[in-house]
Amino acid sequence: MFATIDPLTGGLIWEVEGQKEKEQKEKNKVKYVEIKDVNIQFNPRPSRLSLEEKLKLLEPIGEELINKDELINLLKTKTFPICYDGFEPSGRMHIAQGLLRALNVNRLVDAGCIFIFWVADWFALLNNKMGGDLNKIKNVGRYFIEVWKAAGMKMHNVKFLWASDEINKRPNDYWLRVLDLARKFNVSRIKRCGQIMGRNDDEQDDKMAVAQLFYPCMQCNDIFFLEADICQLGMDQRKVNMLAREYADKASDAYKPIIMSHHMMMGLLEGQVKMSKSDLNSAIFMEDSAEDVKKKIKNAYCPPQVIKDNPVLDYTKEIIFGWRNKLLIQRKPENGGDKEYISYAELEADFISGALHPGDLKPAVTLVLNELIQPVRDHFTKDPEARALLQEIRSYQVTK
Ligand SMILES: N[C@@H](Cc1ccc(O)cc1)C(=O)O
Repeated sequence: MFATIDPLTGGLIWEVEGQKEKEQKEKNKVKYVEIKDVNIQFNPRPSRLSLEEKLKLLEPIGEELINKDELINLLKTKTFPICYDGFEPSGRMHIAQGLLRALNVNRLVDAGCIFIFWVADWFALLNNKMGGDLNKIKNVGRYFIEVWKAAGMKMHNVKFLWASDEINKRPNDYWLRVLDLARKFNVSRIKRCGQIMGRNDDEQDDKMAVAQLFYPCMQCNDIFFLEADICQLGMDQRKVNMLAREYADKASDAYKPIIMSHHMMMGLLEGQVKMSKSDLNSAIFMEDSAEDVKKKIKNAYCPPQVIKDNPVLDYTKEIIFGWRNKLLIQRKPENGGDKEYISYAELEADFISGALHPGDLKPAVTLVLNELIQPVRDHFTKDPEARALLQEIRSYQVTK
């Protein structure tokens, strides 16, 4: 028998807890796994590149850039421009978030930027992730950081800030502007940001939680709170970044951030416009085995000579030629023999003409993807802390 305090009356409530319930409770307890603070590696280095070289390096990141003149001006005037991206820690990490994110961070770091990762733990809570369990959310956040570290992200210019910590350190700075944002925009404008939380804009009011109105106001405020010069988030987050620029027209103490939105990588199967954690068939995960990757690429949509909406070409362009400057296609002599491509354009031209067949491209892509993921697999096998963390988050059995 045990007692808890009734929050309403303050009286004691007596309950009987059986052995089974006790065991279940013990099982559900979220473990805190000790991990070294990754921010100790933070030791910013300026870039030695010229303005032209920096622009060339950054060009492939932005599917949309608002705008180029402002970016040029920033790179000319600031040694360490501040870029930011935020993420809700939940579920598993796919290669778009793992490999493409790391690649783009490295490009920005090489151009002298400081990259702030906003670990959006409170946002995940607002958005009902991980059953609303903040401890689980935090562990998933720590897992994501471990993945990026192992994937080769250049941590010397990268800082991880936890929303829950930073907001509590400077609550006035944070909340006053959130309130101001809430005063300056109407409900329909905020509702138009639904996509940033993975929601439809046309959700009915009685189906919508008030949290869905809080969230965009908070995310918009993050930009100013972190003093970000560049919002370097995915295309799916562009609406709230545009809101920040609109806000700058309304508030005298706000500036217009530069928006550099990266491409959303396609899902594996036909018609999947974006790789999504909630659609397990659409994604290659950073914890997939070499065999899984092989199977997934083998089954991926990749009709001969068709480049439109072809995910295998998308990965080749964005990831393979991003991380490597060449790709070797190994073929039997009767199929044309081996060929090494040193640019994506050259490979695409051969694919269109039919000189390069999907059956030969797929194994080459599989090989490189597996090479890129292998250090992550090794880290989670060899490092005891990382291994314990992975075991812990696997116990949540999350699919989303
Ligand atoms: N909305 C982002 C997470 C995020 C939260 C707050 C931010 O300031 C930025 C990004 C997502 O869905 O992943």
